[in-house]
Amino acid sequence: MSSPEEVDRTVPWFPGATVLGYPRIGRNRELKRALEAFWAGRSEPDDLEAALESLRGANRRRLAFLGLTSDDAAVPQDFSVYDHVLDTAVMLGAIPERFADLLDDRGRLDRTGYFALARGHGDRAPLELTKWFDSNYHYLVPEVGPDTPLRLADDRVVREFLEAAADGATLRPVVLGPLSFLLLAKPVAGAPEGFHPLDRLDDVLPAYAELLGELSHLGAPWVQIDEPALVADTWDVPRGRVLAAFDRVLEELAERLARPARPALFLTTPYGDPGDALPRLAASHVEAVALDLVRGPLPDAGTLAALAGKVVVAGVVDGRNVWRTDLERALDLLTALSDGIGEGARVGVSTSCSLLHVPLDAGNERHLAPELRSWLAFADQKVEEVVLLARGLAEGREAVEEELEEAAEARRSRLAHSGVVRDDVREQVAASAREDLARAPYEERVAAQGEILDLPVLATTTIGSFPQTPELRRARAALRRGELDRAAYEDTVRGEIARVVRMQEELGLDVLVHGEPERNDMVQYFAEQLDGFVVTERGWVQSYGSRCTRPAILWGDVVRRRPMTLPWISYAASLTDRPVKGMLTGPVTMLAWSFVRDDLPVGEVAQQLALALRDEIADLQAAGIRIVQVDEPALREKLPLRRADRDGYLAWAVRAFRLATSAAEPATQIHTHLCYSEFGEILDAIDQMDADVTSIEAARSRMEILPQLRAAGFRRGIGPGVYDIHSPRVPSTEEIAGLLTAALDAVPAGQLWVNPDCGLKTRRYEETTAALANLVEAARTVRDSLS
Ligand SMILES: Nc1nc2c(c(=O)[nH]1)N[C@@H](CNc1ccc(C(=O)N[C@@H](CCC(=O)N[C@@H](CCC(=O)N[C@@H](CCC(=O)O)C(=O)O)C(=O)O)C(=O)O)cc1)CN2
Ligand code: MET
Ligand SMILES: [Zn+2]
Repeated sequence: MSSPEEVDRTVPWFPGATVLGYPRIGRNRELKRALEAFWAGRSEPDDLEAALESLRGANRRRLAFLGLTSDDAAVPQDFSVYDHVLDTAVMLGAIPERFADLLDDRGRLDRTGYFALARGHGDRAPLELTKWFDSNYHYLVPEVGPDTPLRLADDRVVREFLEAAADGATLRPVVLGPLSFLLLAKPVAGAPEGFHPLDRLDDVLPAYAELLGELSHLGAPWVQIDEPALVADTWDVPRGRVLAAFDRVLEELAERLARPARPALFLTTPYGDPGDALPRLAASHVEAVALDLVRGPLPDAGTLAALAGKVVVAGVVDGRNVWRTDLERALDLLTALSDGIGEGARVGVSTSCSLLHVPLDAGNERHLAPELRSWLAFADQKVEEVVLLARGLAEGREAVEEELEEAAEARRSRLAHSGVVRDDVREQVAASAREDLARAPYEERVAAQGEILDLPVLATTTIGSFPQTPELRRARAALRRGELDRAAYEDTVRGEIARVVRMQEELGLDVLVHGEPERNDMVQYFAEQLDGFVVTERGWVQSYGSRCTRPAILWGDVVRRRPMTLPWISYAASLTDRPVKGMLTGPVTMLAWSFVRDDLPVGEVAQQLALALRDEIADLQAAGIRIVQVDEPALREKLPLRRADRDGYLAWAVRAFRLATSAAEPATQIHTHLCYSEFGEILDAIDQMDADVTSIEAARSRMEILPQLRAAGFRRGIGPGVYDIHSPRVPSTEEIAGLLTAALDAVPAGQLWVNPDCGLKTRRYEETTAALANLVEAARTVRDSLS
């Protein structure tokens, strides 16, 4: 500990403009290509490392080119090869016991070991993958127990700092803070009752202190510590304990360890409002604080005054959407912030969170209508906005007058566009608000459906998608490039549907699907066919590891132009006597996995989407399709991070589902599918959705949810997943039968469905057919044992 005389209380220079993080995938998805080539054995370890280093260099130079100064810590050092939470676990040496043999004699993991944690190794399961806050990014869940070794075990942060320094750049290392790391972790299997990873706080703090010491020694002026966990109040520990733990973090890392024994600290709380954590932060010894002013409010006068000694970095450019910033408003906010802090205020400008969640460059979108294109800001445009706002703040509004006017003009063009407000849509939504959305009583539906469908107990089905083969992707790419005409493409898709239907008949499944071969993505496919959306050509965003999506952009009122799925489903149904289940993506998931307009409450947008889906369901029903599934995998992910906001959200989310399915006759069976466990929080909402059958992810948690469902008195059909499709492993018949028997302890046979956890699109056919054969066999065995 430093003696008071030596402590440096001056705040070092902080750049006026920065971003909290930048996409890691590369402008041409270089990360995906490098990783997948390596995993497939098409490249050597050295090739992989060279590709990663070149990607880091390219990102750094790009940010400097866009105006972030590269010699004073304005550029964040936030690269990750697979996931930044995994990186933190590896940095702290929190390697689960089952991977212990992959550590070298110094207790370190090489690249193969790192990927083993991310993707599994032999029969060893990878870390669990789950959603990062309320986004579609997935992180790997660290496993921490009472005896997990915790220490500074890895020098990646130091190496990457030196790598950039050798190139003349001084970066700002970004680390996930100790509090968030432990709150995002889960207890190791077999941890004693009552143990929480947060119990290990005092064991991780020395590792962070050691890292800060090393970085200070190397001359890093600033380190960014992210504590997003502070904006949520839904952790399984009380808020009081979270705040007390935060006090410990501030005490140990900012106060007891003082400059120059550590770099200046920049503490961020992205994705919302840190609430009662902010006054503590203001009273602490950290030198800079980031505020998410997009989702959080301008702090009150007292808190602002308390922040006076620090650099306050204002997140006024939204890192979660793709709309150009209202620069006038942002400058007003910056001025209010600066005035509120008072004399000598030091205000920096930034994004509300990392730019991880947005695509790289709107300039890549050559096919977008120029007017629409002018409304957009992807990551690079957001960096430019931050730089511009910093100039406006430093030099006065006049200095950026021209740019403000241009941005205002783009906003005006957006508001005035004829697709933004469509009176017919608004009228339909208003009329639907007066509708009673209740379907016929469940008993009546069961009877009507039973007569038509004639299904056995423990009916078998799948969640919708079958493997997306390279041939299908190639055909779609060729169609896009104009090398394949639409008729030939549709022949390919029909061929695949016929193959998948035949395969399911041979496997002996009871309710068939068409396999979704025509879909590039379960959201994008629909967005391409609805007015109000545009899709991008190269707007890729990382979902997990090497997997990316191209979120669509919802800019106007939503109208279905024509049936979206009817021809494919009808074709599938024409090939078989068994029931074929129609397959749609629900309103909440359409919203959650797109970038959504910011000029209309999202709950209202959901009702517009629901009306479009209702028309599709009516068409399917009229064509004789007796079962329709409406997927809502994102229902849980979109749950607000604050408890107080949850009921309001669930009310419009449930209403949208009921509106979408309200055209279904009693005899039409409505299914829904949800993934990403932790259903406890939304059990009541699932009940209110009133689907006839709900399939959920359950294989990894071994049916944990079922007793809760029973306790809640859930009476309708339920399909707890019996096959973990996120792993290439093929479950045996005995294993599946075991899960079904366990399920029967909690659910009567008449209510139970048999299905995998989720769609099969990321699997290969070999695994799929073997696993489904076992699934059907297991259902038969258990069914026979019932009579
Ligand atoms: N939006 C969304 N979010 C979701 C899910 C989801 O299905 N959709 N599922 C959950 C898990 N997340 C996932 C996210 C992505 C992928 C995934 O497989 N992504 C693919 C891309 C899928 C896609 O858009 N495919 C397109 C385009 C594919 C492509 O890259 N084409 C090549 C050319 C084609 C070729 O020659 O192979 C190119 O553009 O360069 C298509 O099939 O048409 C990938 O990263 O590789 C899977 C799961 C949660 N969130
Ligand atoms: C992420 S949920 C996926 C549901 C979709 N119907 C599929 O089977 O792929
Ligand atoms: Zn799913």
